[in-house]
Amino acid sequence: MSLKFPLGVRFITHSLPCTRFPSMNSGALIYSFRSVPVLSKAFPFRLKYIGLGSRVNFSTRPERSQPEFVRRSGAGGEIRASKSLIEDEAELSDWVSDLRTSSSRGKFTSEEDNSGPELVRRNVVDRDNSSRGPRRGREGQSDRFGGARRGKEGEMDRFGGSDRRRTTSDSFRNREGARNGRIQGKSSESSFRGRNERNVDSGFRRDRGLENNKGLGKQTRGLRHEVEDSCDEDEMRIVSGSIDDLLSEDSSDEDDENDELVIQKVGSPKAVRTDMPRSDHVKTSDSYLSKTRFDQFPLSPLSLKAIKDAGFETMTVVQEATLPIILQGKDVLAKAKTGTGKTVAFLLPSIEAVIKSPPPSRDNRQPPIVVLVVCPTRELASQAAAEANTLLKYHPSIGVQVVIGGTKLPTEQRRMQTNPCQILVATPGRLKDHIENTSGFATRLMGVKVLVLDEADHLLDMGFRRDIERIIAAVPKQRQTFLFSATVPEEVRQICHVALKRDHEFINCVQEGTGETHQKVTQMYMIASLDRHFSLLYVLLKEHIADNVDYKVIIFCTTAMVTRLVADLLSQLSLNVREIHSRKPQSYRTRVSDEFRKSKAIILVTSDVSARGVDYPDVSLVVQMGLPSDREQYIHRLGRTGRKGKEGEGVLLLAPWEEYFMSSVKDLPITKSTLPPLDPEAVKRVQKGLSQVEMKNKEAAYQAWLGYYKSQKMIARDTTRLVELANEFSRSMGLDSPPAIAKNVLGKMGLKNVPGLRTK
Ligand SMILES: Nc1ncnc2c1ncn2[C@@H]1O[C@H](COP(=O)(O)OP(=O)(O)OP(=O)(O)O)[C@@H](O)[C@H]1O
Repeated sequence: MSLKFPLGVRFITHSLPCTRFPSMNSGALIYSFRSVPVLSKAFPFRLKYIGLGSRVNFSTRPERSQPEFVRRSGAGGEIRASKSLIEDEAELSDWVSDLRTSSSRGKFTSEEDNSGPELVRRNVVDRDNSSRGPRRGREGQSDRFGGARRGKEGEMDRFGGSDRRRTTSDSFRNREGARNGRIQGKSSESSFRGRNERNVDSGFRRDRGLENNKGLGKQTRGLRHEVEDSCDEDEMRIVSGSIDDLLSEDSSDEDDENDELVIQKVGSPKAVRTDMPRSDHVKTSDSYLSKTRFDQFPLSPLSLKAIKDAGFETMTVVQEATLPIILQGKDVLAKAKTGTGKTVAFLLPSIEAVIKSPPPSRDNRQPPIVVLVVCPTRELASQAAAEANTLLKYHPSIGVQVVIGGTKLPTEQRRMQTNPCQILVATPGRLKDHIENTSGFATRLMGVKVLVLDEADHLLDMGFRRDIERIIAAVPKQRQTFLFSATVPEEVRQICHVALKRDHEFINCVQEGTGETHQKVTQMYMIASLDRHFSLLYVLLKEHIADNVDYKVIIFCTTAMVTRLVADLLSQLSLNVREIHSRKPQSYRTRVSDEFRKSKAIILVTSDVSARGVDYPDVSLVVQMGLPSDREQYIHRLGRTGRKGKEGEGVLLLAPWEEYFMSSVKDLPITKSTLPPLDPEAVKRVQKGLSQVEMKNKEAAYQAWLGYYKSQKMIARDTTRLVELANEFSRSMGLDSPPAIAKNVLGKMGLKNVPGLRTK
């Protein structure tokens, strides 16, 4: 399929910053977009077989065939099929409206990437270096993509050396033998084809304009107009469909009144600007890091000092790619794998915007907000604010504040009054609350010069769109906007004009078709009947713990209540477990999150509130139990491991009737694993553990489970079957008969009179 870009496509030498500044330009080549089909035809699959383990060796000469970032302006390109959530939108919207009406303070919950340019770079270099002596020792990784080439050696090499950690996948993978690996490899390869044309051959590609708005109507239909709640991530539970969570009262709004979210800074102010960077084509390494130094850009020396203190030596690939464009004043949509430093990528230039703004007068107790960062979850917002404060260490006159759900609005109002800030990090629902209810807030927003949507695809998805539109309407049109995410589905690209100027740049640091997940993260999936899931989880964890002294595991569950159930069970099994989900008070969530960040030998069971953006270091294993809400969510969840170029493992545990999900991630290197043998002793222990879990938690988990799967179109279309499956889940919890559900709840779920349900 040839490419259609409305305007030009640029092929630029790999060292992006140099190409953006005339003084540095060492000969970037700009080709007509007409070249693209030709190049695409000539080298359609060039990257496919090239390994990650190769030495990176960039020529300083521009090379047309060296792919780098894929960058476009405006929209264009083919549109992927909309995901099922979008298709479910109208139906869900009705259902949720209904729920909202009768449950006035209902609670809503929702609830993962990995190597782009680095892949491209490695691949290019691999090609360049194929005859230049020894390759660095990770050939095994590349073999994972090589279908039949993958095998023992590749697997062993992946973790190289005798001191490597034994992995869960060492224990379980390929029990079905090499056949699986081959099949997987093959399907991965074939799925790379066709999808890749856009990225493979372009060094740096851009297209302008947003001509194609197809699908927009569908996208905007059924927005979450009924949400006035401040618990943002819970709002997305609408999409997940956890009826139980929807109907429950949130306790978390009431606590945390005294949480101090304003972060202190030290040092002296005064920003000094440096000159534009000089041309410096340094060879890059094969990591998520580039070789470009921060001081090659015109950043405040005080920011540079803070960066040094933070231990950041060179820029990550996404930082290197986006910073020069942003500093030129452009709007940017950036896609880069998880854990590759996107937060710093948008914060650094945002801080520059504050520095450039006139300082607020001393008597102005309500200075304008210059930078507004919107994040989908409270954890992420707090984390982004903490990162901002790291960068602002030597800018004491620049204040950062966080407004998120889980605190009383008046408390936040007071805090904002006493601690003026120029940078505000917020979750959408709470931000909207302030726009509507905090006096003077709307005026302060009129000072916004930079708007950032972190996890942009999620924020622009149906769950948040209405709030985002409201927020966008509240900030000036004359502003710079940055949209960042590890995943940018085509349907989101089609609607990003909601926030971005038409001439925005799309900077894609993920080489399409090489997968959006990190190559160092081993991915497996297991298919097992529901009645074996808890035992399998236990066995899996036991093996992982036995093999990894410093294990740090995250288990993702479908809903908050299922999360609670799994956490309860694992504590009964004497594992070192913590839980985070939307039904926990914010203070608890913050405390547990901090503890998990700092700890080793610990397991976190969580709903999707931890799926995106949260930066826990050294997570060794991510387990996903049950159907992820979509492909993107799978990637973001998985992205909690393998951050900053580290290794990690991911296991997706599905029931046979959930296996259809695998077609949506078939381009990712996920291997089907056979099931580990279930030791009868372990099964017995799990059964005993389940019998000790409180009945009310099982009831809540059952109802939530039913609600979640009711929102999954493929499963919910046969409601009788859905109930049968829910009852299977009930039995898996050790219940003889399924818990009874209130009639009105069943009515709202659209499950009235479905055989197999018990009502109360
Ligand atoms: N230039 C750098 N050098 C080293 N570490 C960095 C650099 N920039 C950011 N980091 C660190 O990398 C880690 C991951 O960054 P961050 O959380 O921003 O990733 P992300 O790309 O936003 O991931 P996700 O998609 O999961 O949100 C953080 O601990 C951050 O402090």
